[in-house]
Amino acid sequence: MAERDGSPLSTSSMLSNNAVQHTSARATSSASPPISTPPTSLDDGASVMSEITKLEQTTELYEEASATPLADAQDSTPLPAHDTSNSEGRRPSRSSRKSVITYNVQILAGTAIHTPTKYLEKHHTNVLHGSLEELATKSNDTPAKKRTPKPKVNATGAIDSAEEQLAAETAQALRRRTSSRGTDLRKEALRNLTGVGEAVATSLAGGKSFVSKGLRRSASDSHLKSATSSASPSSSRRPRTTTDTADEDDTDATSEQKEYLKPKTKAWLKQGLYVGQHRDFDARLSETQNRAKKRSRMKKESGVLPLPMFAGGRLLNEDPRHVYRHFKLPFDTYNPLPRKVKVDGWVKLSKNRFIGDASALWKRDKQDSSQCYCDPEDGCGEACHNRIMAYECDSTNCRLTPEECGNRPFAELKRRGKGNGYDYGVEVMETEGRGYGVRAMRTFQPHQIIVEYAGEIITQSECERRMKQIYKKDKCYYLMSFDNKMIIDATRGTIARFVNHSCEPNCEMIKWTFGGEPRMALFAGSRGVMTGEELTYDYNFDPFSQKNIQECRCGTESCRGVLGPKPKKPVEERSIASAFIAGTKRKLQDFLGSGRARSESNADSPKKRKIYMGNSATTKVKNLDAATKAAHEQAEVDAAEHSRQIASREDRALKRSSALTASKRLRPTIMRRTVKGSLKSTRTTTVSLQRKVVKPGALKAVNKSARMHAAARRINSAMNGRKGLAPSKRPSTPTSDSDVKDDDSDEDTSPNITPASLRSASKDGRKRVFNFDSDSQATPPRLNAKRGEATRATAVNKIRSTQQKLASTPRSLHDTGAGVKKSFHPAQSRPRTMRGR
Ligand SMILES: C[S@@+](CC[C@H](N)C(=O)[O-])C[C@H]1O[C@@H](n2cnc3c(N)ncnc32)[C@H](O)[C@@H]1O
Repeated sequence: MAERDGSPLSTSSMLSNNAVQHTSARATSSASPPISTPPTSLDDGASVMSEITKLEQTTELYEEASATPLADAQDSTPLPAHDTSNSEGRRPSRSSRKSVITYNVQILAGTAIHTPTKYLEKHHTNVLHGSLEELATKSNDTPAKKRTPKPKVNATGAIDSAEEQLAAETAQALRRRTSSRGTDLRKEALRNLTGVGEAVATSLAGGKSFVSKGLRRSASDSHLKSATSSASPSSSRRPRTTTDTADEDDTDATSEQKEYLKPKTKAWLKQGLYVGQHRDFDARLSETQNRAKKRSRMKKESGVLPLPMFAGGRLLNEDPRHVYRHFKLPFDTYNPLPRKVKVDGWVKLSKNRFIGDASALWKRDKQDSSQCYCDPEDGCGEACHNRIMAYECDSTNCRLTPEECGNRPFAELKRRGKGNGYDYGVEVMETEGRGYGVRAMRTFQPHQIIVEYAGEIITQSECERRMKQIYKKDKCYYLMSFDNKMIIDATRGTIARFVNHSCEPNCEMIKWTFGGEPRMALFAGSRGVMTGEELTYDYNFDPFSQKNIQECRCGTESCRGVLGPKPKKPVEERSIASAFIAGTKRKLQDFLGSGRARSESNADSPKKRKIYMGNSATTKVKNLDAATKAAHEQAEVDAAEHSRQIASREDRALKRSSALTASKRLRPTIMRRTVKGSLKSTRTTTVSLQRKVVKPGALKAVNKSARMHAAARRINSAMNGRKGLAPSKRPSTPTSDSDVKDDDSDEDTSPNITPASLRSASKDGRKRVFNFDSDSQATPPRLNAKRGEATRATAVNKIRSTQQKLASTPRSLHDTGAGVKKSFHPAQSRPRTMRGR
């Protein structure tokens, strides 16, 4: 019925889909080359044909259909013209069936299953741009691949892009196909064709924006196409046209898509399955929890080197049982990376700067110099004269080369300052309750220089002004006593200003002379300094007034509780002169009959009391006598010890109140024995001398004063009628009634003293060993009143002259090492300053 239409196209349009397909399939199968497998369905038939073959067939069929007369078509069964077997009533051969006028819409539309995209593109181009005849011809002539691009007008560019879009969409549709894809695909292809046709029409109507959109869309649809026009396949196929210029306007928009277009690669593909997980990733926790854990740990970890605990939290003990033990570092480690602490308001100075009148008032002591004669072997070590005098060696005062000489601390400091932070070796830190502090970033040998204390050198009046006006409300002071009655104010100064006080310090602040100029510097103490230790020295702080006293928070065992002056050194550490004086004093006490020596000897070896055995009355009386005697002795010893303690307490109080002065005072509590065994006190004049010798020659002065002192005591004791002179030297006992008793003595206690006896006493008194046992003295000494008066007057005169001499002894004896010249000012004259050594 359909074949009766004259037009092949109308004929074909009247064919039902199935019929067309079926016919096509038969035709196809008859024309297919031997390599093809027999089709089991329409789709399969299509699948086995190569695209070129299909197109050839289509063209052939189309031509045949056009050429077939209508008469032939009137038969219900088409009779192929060239098939002779038909006349014999047999079933027409396959080749005869081939003459059926039909074509495959799928193939024409390029939506045939498994058709490669490249052919589809070509096919669509043909469909869009010409009739089916042209399509068939072109398809036969040239493969799409080899076609050379032709320059086209703008509209052609738009069509191109539309074609590309269509191709991509069709390919996508093909990929999405299901088992019922035949029908769906066809519908889709037809829809696409219609859609594209409309799109082209719209674009031709003048939509430049559409072209751009189309280009963009086509670019975004395919990852294979580059976003840039130069890289796009369409542009590579054709030369640049005016459309391209227009396209460049949209470069921005395209570049925006670059990011989007970039193919995303999964990090784990490159970096492994556990990428992004830190070493302690806990699989039981969520990602977020793990991240939070990591963050908290990162704060604590130091970033220098991974500590060995990461290599193994626990270690095997070396013992055979293989007991695990926790890893422990053998010593404290310190992270020496500099951690910069920023201090507000600190103006850094690297050397001293004179302020105001200080420069004019500064006097340089020309005499002040030192020279050493060390050998290269000694290397200016401990015995170097310059070192002892706290002078820096240089070419003028030392004959060694800088390499040989070991006494050039400031030169070393200068060298270290040019190096890195670790050479310099100190950094500011924050402390608890003491503000900033300084800690070591390296080790320092004992007595090695650490840092100079430099700042503004000001006069005392300027210091007072600053205290009243500028530092009135401050809690931290950076004032240090210096040379020439000047003060270093390190409010602007070196890092040494941050060094805190400690009652058990590890450093010392020492004045050193460098190139003839005094300098203050912090030196390591005798223990040296370890890396990470906080640097401290004893401020020997002078708070100036009670209200300025600050609490000390050094936290050491021997903390004094306040920032105050250094305590006096204990007796063992006193100078030779102090020891000498103490020794003399002790001897004097012995000489005077103090119970100390005795009590000590008694305490060490108590006298054993003899006990008589037996029950007789005589034995009991004897034992009672012995017990009474022992009790007496014990009472004596106790009383003497008590009085000694009181005396020494008074002595200390006196020393405190009148330091460095010789003073006379009465000691009412030195006990002596009466003949009868009762205890009596005598007033003894003693001279208290508290002195620490510093200067050469001072010792001589002290010796002299001590000798005078001893003489005075001997006279005094002789005057007071001390018993103890040997019987051979003892003066004869006066018998006159006119004898006058001494003020200080009781009736029996004063010895008779003659000038001769005095002389001999003063000469020999020191050597004597006195026996204080009352029983050994048969006759109590008595004092001749007149002679006693005269003798006393003489003795008093002597004592007075001795005191005057002592008072005139030089006072410049400070608590510094003997022989080392130190000249710090008296603390009382300055407000709240720290003092060096
Ligand atoms: C020379 S500054 C030391 C640096 C000071 N910590 C700072 O933050 O600038 C002296 C001041 O530090 C404080 N200081 C130093 N050592 C101290 C200690 N052991 N106890 C309490 N305060 C101390 C006192 O306030 C003192 O006046």
